[in-house]
Amino acid sequence: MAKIPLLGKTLSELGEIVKDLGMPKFSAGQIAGWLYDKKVATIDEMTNLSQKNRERLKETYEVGASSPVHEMRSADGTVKYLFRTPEGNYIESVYIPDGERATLCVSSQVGCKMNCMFCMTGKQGFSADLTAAQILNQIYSLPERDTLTNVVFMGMGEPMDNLDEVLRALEILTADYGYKWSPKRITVSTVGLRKGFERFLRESNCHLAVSLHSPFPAQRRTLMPAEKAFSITEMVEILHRYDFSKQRRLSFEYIVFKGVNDSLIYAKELVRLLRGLECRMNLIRFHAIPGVDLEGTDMDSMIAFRDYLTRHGLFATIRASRGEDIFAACGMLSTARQQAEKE
Ligand SMILES: C[S@@+](CC[C@H](N)C(=O)[O-])C[C@H]1O[C@@H](n2cnc3c(N)ncnc32)[C@H](O)[C@@H]1O
Ligand code: SF4
Repeated sequence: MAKIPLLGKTLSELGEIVKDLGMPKFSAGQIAGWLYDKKVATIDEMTNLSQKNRERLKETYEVGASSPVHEMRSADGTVKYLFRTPEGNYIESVYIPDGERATLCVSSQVGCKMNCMFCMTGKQGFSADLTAAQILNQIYSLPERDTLTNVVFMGMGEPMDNLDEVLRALEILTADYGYKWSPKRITVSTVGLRKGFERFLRESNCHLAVSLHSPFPAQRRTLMPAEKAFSITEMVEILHRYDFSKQRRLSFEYIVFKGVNDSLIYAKELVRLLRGLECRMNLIRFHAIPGVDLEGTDMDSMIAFRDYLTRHGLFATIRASRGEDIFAACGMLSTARQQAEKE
């Protein structure tokens, strides 16, 4: 029978495990230390547990870490890793070094249910939720794990659609018994789901990025079907009730599509919609995907758009596009691998 991973277990869950196995209560903290501080690969390395207890633990559990099965390196230093889950699904993580910073973009699901028009993962459809173990493994088993400064949930999947597991991973990354990271190092990106949105705001202190892409609900619905169930106007109303002026940051993601959402009326409406919110706007270049009739706007228009927003009180930046030579648009590598296996 397949063993259960210890990776991804919170301290209280480890407490239950050691209790069930008749091990001393304090072993939960010891196991957490071996996992999240020393990052061991096997239970045998947990040498302050007695030999008997290690054997007992090994009957049912394993550390559960697994290295990436494939990687693609970009000329700009970006590396895209492909991990295989025990069920045989493929997920992507993208490592993005940038001067002093090194950011990992992690996946929260295999595929996605949200079906955004411009997204390769959306086209792939939904296959499975990732467990906290599989989310954390992307960080745990990353070859560059010791250089990581930031994590963004901007890989495959919609984090709010798998919130229990995402919150479990966030707890482990930020807890004293876990990675001890400041929540300021972590950003969760979402299209916004009614179920989950406020829970995330209440239960986590990590930064929030909202994928906006159009300030007009009718148009946003055509780009992002999730708008039908939970409108951006309602989301903005809710966001006004939370404080983003201190440690926690709120940002909006906006892919600038040529002739679709890049003219002055869009910029004006964005300023109106977000007035009074402490936030910033990230303008994103569109990574073209096969079979989709959308095009990214040119750089001059993007700069003009950015400058209008910033002049009118909405601080905006243009996100550098990384790894274009390695299919960095999310979902492309795993889709290619799945296709290859089918052929
Ligand atoms: C892949 S999503 C994952 C997180 C979450 N599901 C969301 O949509 O915010 C991360 C970001 O990538 C953006 N994105 C998706 N497809 C893209 C593409 N083809 N080009 C540029 N950005 C894209 C999304 O809009 C979102 O802001
Ligand atoms: S953009 Fe995000 S929510 Fe939309 S399909 Fe892609 S992963 Fe899912």
